[in-house]
Amino acid sequence: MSPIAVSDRRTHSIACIPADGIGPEVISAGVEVLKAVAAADGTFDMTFEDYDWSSETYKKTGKYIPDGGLDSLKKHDAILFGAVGAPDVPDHISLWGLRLAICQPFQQYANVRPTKIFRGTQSPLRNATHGDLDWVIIRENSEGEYAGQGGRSHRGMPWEVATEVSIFTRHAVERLIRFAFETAQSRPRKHITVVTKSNAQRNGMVMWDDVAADVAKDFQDVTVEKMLVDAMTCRMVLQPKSLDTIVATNLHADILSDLAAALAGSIGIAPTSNLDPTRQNPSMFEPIHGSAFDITGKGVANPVGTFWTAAEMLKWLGEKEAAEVLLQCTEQVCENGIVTRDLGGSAGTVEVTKAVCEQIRKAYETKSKSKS
Ligand SMILES: NC(=O)c1ccc[n+]([C@@H]2O[C@H](COP(=O)([O-])OP(=O)(O)OC[C@H]3O[C@@H](n4cnc5c(N)ncnc54)[C@H](O)[C@@H]3O)[C@@H](O)[C@H]2O)c1
Ligand SMILES: O=C(O)[C@H](O)[C@@H](O)C(=O)O
Ligand SMILES: [K+]
Ligand SMILES: [Mn+2]
Repeated sequence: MSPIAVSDRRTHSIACIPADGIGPEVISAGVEVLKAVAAADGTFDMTFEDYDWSSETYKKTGKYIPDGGLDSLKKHDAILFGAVGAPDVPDHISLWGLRLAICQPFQQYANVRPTKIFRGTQSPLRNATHGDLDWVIIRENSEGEYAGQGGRSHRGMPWEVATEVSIFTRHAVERLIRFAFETAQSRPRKHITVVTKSNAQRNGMVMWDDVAADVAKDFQDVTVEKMLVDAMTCRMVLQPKSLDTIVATNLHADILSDLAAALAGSIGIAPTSNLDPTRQNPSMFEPIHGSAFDITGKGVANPVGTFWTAAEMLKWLGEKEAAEVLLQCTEQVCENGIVTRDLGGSAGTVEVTKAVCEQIRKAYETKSKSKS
C-alpha cells in the first residue's frame, strides 16, 4: 500500500504493560513487529505508552496499579499485556493485583483463545499436522470460578475451613455464550461445542446448558454439541479435527486453552484477547502463557504468541489487512525453521523477531509491486 499523508492516517494508542518474567522480553518483541507492520503498511500509526506496573512495583509501593491507574488506561485504544507473576509474590496476589484488576472492572468478559498448528511446526499428536487442529476457545472472563467469593476461617487450625464459591449469573453467561455463537457463525464450519460439568455441578453448570440451548435458537445455522469437560480433554487429544469453536467457563477454558496450545506445539505460540465487546473500555491483549521464571532473561522466550496476539489486537482495531500480514509472516518464519527451542529450534527471541520484521517488509514490497 502506498503511504498516505501523515495527517490522514489512523492512529491507535496502545498501553503496554510488560510486567513480569518474560513479559518484558516478549512485549518489546511485539512492539518491534507492530512498528514494522505500521511502517510498512503506511496507512496508520501506532503510539505506545509503557506502564511499569509489575511485581517489582508492587514490592516497592504495595500496589500493582497506582491510584487512578485504570483512568489512565481508559485513554488508550487497547492494552498490550505481557504476564504477571513473580517467585517472591504469592500468585493469587499478583494475578488479582494486576491481570484480574484490569479484566474485571473493564468488563472484558470475552476471552478469545485461537489455536492452530502453524506450517513448519509439529504437534505432539502423532497424526495431527497443519490444518488438523484449528480451534477458537471462548473463555468466560468476568465471573464463575474467578468471582473472588470465598474466605478462610480458623487459619492453620486442624478445623480450618475455606470456600471458593463459583458465581454464575444468567446475564454474564448469556452475553458470553451469545458472543461464542457469533464467533462460531463467523467461521467456515459454523460449529460450536459447549463445555460444562453439568453432571456433578448441578446448579450453575445446568444453567449454562439451559442458556446455551436458549441462545442456540437464534443461531439455526450453527451446529451445537455439548461435552463434559473431562471427556473434552480426550476429544481434544484424540479427535482434534472434530472441533472448531469451544465455549467454557473461566476455569475450564483456562485449562483447556493451555492444553490446546500444547497440542498445537507449544504454549509459546498461542494468543489471548480479553475483549469488552461493547467497546466501552479498552480491550487487553496478551500471550496465553505466564511469566515463565524458568527461562526469564535467557533470550529464549518464544515471541510468536505475542505476535499472534498483536495481530488479534490489530484486527480488533480495524486493521484487518495488517493483522493478516503479521500473522502470515509469523507463520512463514516458523515454516522457514526460525523457531525457538520450545518448538524444537535454536533461534532466540531476537532472531525470530528480526526474521518476522524482515518478512513483513518483504510482504509489503510484494503487495505494492503487485498493485503497481
Ligand atoms: N496471564 C498471565 O499473566 C499469567 C498466565 C499464566 C500464569 N501466570 C503466572 O506466571 C507464573 C508462572 O506460571 P506457570 O509456570 O504456571 O506458567 P507459564 O506459562 O509461565 O510457564 C509454563 C511453562 O511454559 C514455558 N513457557 C511459557 N511461555 C513460554 C514462551 N513464550 N516460550 C517458551 N516457553 C514458554 C515456561 O518456561 C514453563 O516451562 C505464575 O506466577 C502464574 O501465576 C500469569
Ligand atoms: O488463571 C490464571 O492464572 C490466569 O487466568 C492465567 O492462567 C491466564 O491464562 O491468563
Ligand atoms: K499472559
Ligand atoms: Mn492460563
